[in-house]
Order: sequence, then C-alpha cells, then structure tokens
Amino acid sequence: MPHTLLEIRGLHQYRGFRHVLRGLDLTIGHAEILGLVGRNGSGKSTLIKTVGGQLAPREGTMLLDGAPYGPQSPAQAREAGVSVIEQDFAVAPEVTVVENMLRHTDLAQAPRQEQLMRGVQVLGRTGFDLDLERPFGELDPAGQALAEVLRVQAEGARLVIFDEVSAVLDDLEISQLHAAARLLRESGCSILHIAHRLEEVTALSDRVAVVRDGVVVEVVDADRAEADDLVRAMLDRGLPERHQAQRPAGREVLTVRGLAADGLAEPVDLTLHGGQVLGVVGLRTSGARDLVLALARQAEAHTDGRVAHVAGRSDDQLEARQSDVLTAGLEGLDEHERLQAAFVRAIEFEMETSNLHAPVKNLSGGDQQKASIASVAETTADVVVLEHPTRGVDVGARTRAYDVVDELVARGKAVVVLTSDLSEVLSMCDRVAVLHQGRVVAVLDTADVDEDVVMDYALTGASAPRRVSREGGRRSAPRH
Ligand SMILES: Nc1ncnc2c1ncn2[C@@H]1O[C@H](COP(=O)(O)OP(=O)(O)OP(=O)(O)O)[C@@H](O)[C@H]1O
Repeated sequence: MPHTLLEIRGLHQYRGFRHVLRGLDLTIGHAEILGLVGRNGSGKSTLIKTVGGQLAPREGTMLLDGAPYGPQSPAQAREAGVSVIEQDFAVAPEVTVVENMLRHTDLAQAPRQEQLMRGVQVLGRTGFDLDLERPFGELDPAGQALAEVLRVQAEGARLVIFDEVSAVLDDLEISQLHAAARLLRESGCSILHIAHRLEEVTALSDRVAVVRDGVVVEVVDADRAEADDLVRAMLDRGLPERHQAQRPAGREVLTVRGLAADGLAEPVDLTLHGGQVLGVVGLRTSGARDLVLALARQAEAHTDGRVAHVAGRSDDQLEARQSDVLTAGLEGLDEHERLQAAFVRAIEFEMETSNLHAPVKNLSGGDQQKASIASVAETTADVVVLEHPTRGVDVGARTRAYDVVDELVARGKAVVVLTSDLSEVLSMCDRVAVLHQGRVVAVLDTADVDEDVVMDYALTGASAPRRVSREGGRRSAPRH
C-alpha cells in the first residue's frame, strides 16, 4: 500500500443509543482508491459521517497525514482536505456548475467573472465536457457527479468520499464516474468509494475493505478479490444458489396498443402477462422510465386502479412508522399483531428491528429501500411496477427482494421492473424490453440472451453479430 493518508484506529460511534462503530480500524493510502462494502446497517454511512465531520468522533484515533484529525463539522473536514460527495448530491437545482464548484471556497461570493475564470482553470485540468453556467438541476446524474468532482477539486481535497454515488448511475454513466475518479487519483487524491455492486467496486478500487457489525473484517487487493469471498465476509455466510425456473406466461393482464408518452419516439405495443416479470432497460435518455410510467398509468386505468407502483422511498413513506410500512396490505390486525408481523418481515429482510415504532427515515438507506419492497409483498394489485427495487440494497437482502417478486408472480400478478442492472434483469425477469432513443428495439426472452446482447441493444439499438453457443445462449454468472 502507498504511504498512509488516513489512519483510523479503534473508532467507536453511536446513533442515538445504538453502538454502531465498535472499534473500527482502517487505513487509506495516498492516491489510493479504497472500496468499502458491507451489508445495510453495518455502519458505512456512520463511518463516512464521522470522517466527513457530520458526527463528532466518540472514541478512537484518526490521523490524517500523521496529524491528529477529529473534525467537528463538514467545514472543518474540508479545511483539512476531506470532502464528501453525497448520495443524491444534495445540491439545489438552480445552482450553476461553477457556483457549486466554488461554494465552499473563498470565491463563493466573488463576482461571476472571477468565478468563471477559476472555473475554467479547474475544468481545464479535467477535460470534462461541462457547461460551467448550466444549472445543476438540468444535468443528468452523471453530469451532476462530474460537477461534484469539480467541486472537490476546487476545494483541494486530499481525500474524497463517494457515498454510494454510483447507485443512481447506469452502466455507461458509471464508466464516466470511474474515469473521473481515476483522474482524481492521478492528481494525488485518495478516494473512499462506498457502493453495493461488488463488480463495480472491485473494477474501480485498488483495495476493498469489508465492514461487518461496525468493524472492518477484511481488506483485500481488488484484483484478487473474489465476489463469493466478499459476500461471505459481508454476511458471515454465503448466498443461496438461485435457480430461476422459466415461468410460463399466464393470462393477459394488460395489453397496450399505440402507447404514447413524452420520451417515446414511437408508440409502443406490449402485453403484460400474469405470472411473469417484464424487465425494462435502457440508458437514461432512452425512454425506458417514460415507458414504465406510461405502463403504470395504463394499468391504473384498465385494472380499476389495481396497480402497486414502487418508485423508491417517498417522503410519506419515510415519515411513516416502520411497522405500518412493513405490514402494508395486511388487514384486520390489532396493534400487537401488526408489530409481530412487522417483526417477522424485518427479520426476513435482515433489517434493523430495535424500534419498529420509529419512522422509516431512522433506518439505514438500504433498510429504507427494503421497507418499500416489503410494502408491496401483500398487495392485492394485479400489476406491480417496481422502479430500481434493489438500489442500495446489499447482496444478501437482494435475494429476499427477488423472493418477493417470485411470490408476487406465483400469485398470478404481472410484474414490471425498471432497472439499470443488467445481470439483475437476467436473473429476475422472464422477458426484457430494451429501449434505445425512445424506441423499443427488442423484447427478448431472458433465457435466450446474455448481458452483452442486452447491452448492445441498449447502446446501439441493434445486436452485434456474435457466436452463439450450441446450447443456444449463455446466461451470465449468478448475480452478486
Ligand atoms: N438517525 C438515526 N437514528 C437512529 N439510528 C440510526 C440512524 N441512522 C442510522 N441508524 C442506525 O445505525 C446503524 C448503522 O447505519 P448506517 O446508516 O451507518 O448503515 P450503512 O452501512 O450505511 O447502511 P446502508 O448500506 O443501508 O446505507 C443502523 O442500524 C441504523 O438503523
């Protein structure tokens, strides 16, 4: 490992009464990208908040370049050279790229021309294709991530923390983020990269650290890291093998002809069958999400509103009690029975169970997402539409999310899943509709294709010629 930049020894941290970090040790080298993985609730965000100055360290030592480090605020952390790029970025939409870049520097209040001059300098070092005067809200998430990389550069960061930044990006956008991260590393900056998709973490990182129950249990070189070993270290067990039977198409639950929507270049014909899962994939500008929203609206109109649509965590859900969300759809329960049922569900999903009366927002990010998946498990709807159901969910609980989908289709429901995770499409869906530039360019049986074929359609609108194995198609490796 290169010369140490940050050294953490015996770090303890609490959230409320909860003892989350329990003597955590970690070192990050100069110009090193360190991946950090761990199951939901293992303490990753708590660690980031402590290193980034949002939570004052309770016990333990941190040294930055050999000097004692214990920031009492994010501003103090930045002053010492530690900047955080937050999940979902937390930047007001009207703020321009250059204003965002300089918002924590002494040019924050400077005249526009002065800001632009500095902005051009920083931008010039990166070669990013970004308009400095564009409002943040008009950028796609990859552009927003790059704008945030410019900000940490302008702040002169020595250590940048990526807090699940890649979670909202599609595969093409992730490659842009990785290029930006490598550029930061070349300029001497270190990165702590937190993410759940193990192949993405190992592709970018030099080493990968695994957190379990508030301590680092393993650190491995990324090029020697095996997904199965990382999973075992994270969960303290392996993953069950998942065998997906080909599900026969059930009754036609919804047939749409000439479905139009903003974002779709031509009308779409599609049939949703009960007992099957349809995946919808495509790059951000492909119209994939527009199609899914239009399908949800059509389903609403044609099934007497019997549609369950889960689109991430809503504000209402975040404020609701965990026990109510976990038992949504279960009727006729008294208070005690509801709590019991919620407890069982939380255990099934390997969620935190210490205070089911508390609002969902008190859970870790991944546990919040699990709660929203759990909220449709008992739905009486005919059509279930899930947008990015496993975003931020750890590999162990993902299996449970797939089980929920299996149970829904076993009950005859038609499930539509929008996801940017191609291997998940293959392991979860029976058919996949691939969109490219506003058109459905293919509807494929997932049994006949592999990730490369789906990616070809998504990127180019067509499938590149390739050799097909005798068995008639190759499925990708099991999903981690
Ligand atoms: N505001 C809060 N109040 C009470 N407990 C909290 C709060 N935030 C987090 N916790 C608890 O602290 C523990 C660690 O949470 P943390 O957010 O650090 O996990 P994580 O590893 O980042 O999870 P994820 O992968 O889901 O983001 C969890 O058990 C969580 O329920």
